[in-house]
Amino acid sequence: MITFDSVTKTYPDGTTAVDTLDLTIEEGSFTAFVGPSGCGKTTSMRMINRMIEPTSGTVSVGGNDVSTVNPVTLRRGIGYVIQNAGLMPHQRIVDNVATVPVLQGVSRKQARNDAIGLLERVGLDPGLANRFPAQLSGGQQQRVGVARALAADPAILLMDEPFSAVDPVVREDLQNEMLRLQGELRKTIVFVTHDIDEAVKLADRIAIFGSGGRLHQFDTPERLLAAPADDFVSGFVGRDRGYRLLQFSSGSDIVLDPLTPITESGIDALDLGPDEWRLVLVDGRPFGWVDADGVRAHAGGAGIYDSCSAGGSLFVEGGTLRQALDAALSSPSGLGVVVDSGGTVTGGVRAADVLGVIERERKSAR
Ligand SMILES: Nc1ncnc2c1ncn2[C@@H]1O[C@H](COP(=O)(O)OP(=O)(O)OP(=O)(O)O)[C@@H](O)[C@H]1O
Repeated sequence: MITFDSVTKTYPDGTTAVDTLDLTIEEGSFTAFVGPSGCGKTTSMRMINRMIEPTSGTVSVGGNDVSTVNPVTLRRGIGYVIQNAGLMPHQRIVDNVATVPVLQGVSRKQARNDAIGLLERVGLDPGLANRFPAQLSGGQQQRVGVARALAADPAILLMDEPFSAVDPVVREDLQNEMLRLQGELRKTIVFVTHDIDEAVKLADRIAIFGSGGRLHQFDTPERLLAAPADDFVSGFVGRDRGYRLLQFSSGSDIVLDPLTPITESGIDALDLGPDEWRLVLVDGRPFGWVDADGVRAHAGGAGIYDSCSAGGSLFVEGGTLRQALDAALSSPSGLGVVVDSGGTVTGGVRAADVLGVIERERKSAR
C-alpha cells in the first residue's frame, strides 16, 4: 500500500507542484494519475521513490515512512519506467534488462537467462536480445523498458507517460500488453498519463489532478465518468464521457429487434423498398446486408460479394452497451446483428434500443 498523508511539495522558486495530497493506493491495484500539463503528476509519483522529497507531509510504502528508508533500498522494490524507455544506448538489450539484478548480486549468466524470459514476457522476440537500443523501434524499446523495470521483481511499478512517444497503433498494443501483464503479475502500478482514455482503459482507480497540484477526484473509472466531482473533472473527462461510460454498462437489458436473415438462394425472390435491408447468412454466419440495388445486381448475375454490403461489428449477447451501440452504428441497415456465444444470429439491435436502456437506467437512478 502507498499512502500520501497531507503531502505538499513547493519548489525553491515558490511553485507549489503538489498541494496537501491525501491518497491511498491499494496493493495490487493499477492507479492512473491524470491531469493537464504541470499539475503535479510526476512530482507526486517521484515522491514515492524519493527522487523528490516532500516539503511537508508523509509518503509511506507498506506502512513505512519513505523518508526513513534508505533510497537505494527503497528503489530496489520499485521499478521505474519513463517515456522513451531511457535505455543505456551502448548496452545490448539483454544487458539493459540484466543490469539491476547483476548489481544486486545475481550471476551474469543467470541474470541474462532471466532477461530473455522477461523479454518474452513483455511480448518481444528473444532474438532481439543482442541488438542495441537504437536497432529497435520505439514500441520495442518501450517494452524493453518495462522488462528492465520488472527485472528485480519489484512489488511497485512507477510508469511516467511510458507510451506517449509511440504512434497510436503501437500505443494500443502496449496498453493491451500492459493489461495482460498486470493480469498475471498483480503489481502495484502507478501510471502517469495525459490521456483520459488510456487511464480509463488501464486503471482500477484514477486520480484527477488540477492546477496548483490539487487532487480533484480519486475514483474508479466508472464513477469518474458517471459522477464527476466538480466542473473541472467533468470538463477534463470530456463531453463524450457518456459514450465512454457505456463500456461499463451491460447490454443484457436490451430488448432485441426481430431479425429474419436469409441465405443467398433467397436473394432473387426479395422485393425490397427504399432503405430496406436483409441480412444474408453464409454457412449459418452473418455475411452482409443486401438492399434493392444488391437484389438487382444479384439477379443480373453478380456474386454474393458484389451484391452485399459488409456487415459491421457483431454484438455478442452479454456484451456491453458500447458494443451494442457500435454494432448498430456500423451496420448499413442501422440494425446491429446480435449473436449468441456460438455465433448464431439471435436478433438485432438499434441505436434507439441502446438509448432506451440508458434512459430507463437514468430514470431508475433518480
Ligand atoms: N525542479 C523544479 N523546480 C521548479 N518547479 C518545478 C520543478 N519541477 C517541476 N516544477 C513545476 O511544478 C509543477 C508540477 O510539475 P510536474 O512535472 O509534477 O507536473 P506534471 O503534471 O507531471 O506535468 P507534465 O504532464 O507536463 O509532465 C509545474 O508547474 C512545474 O513547472
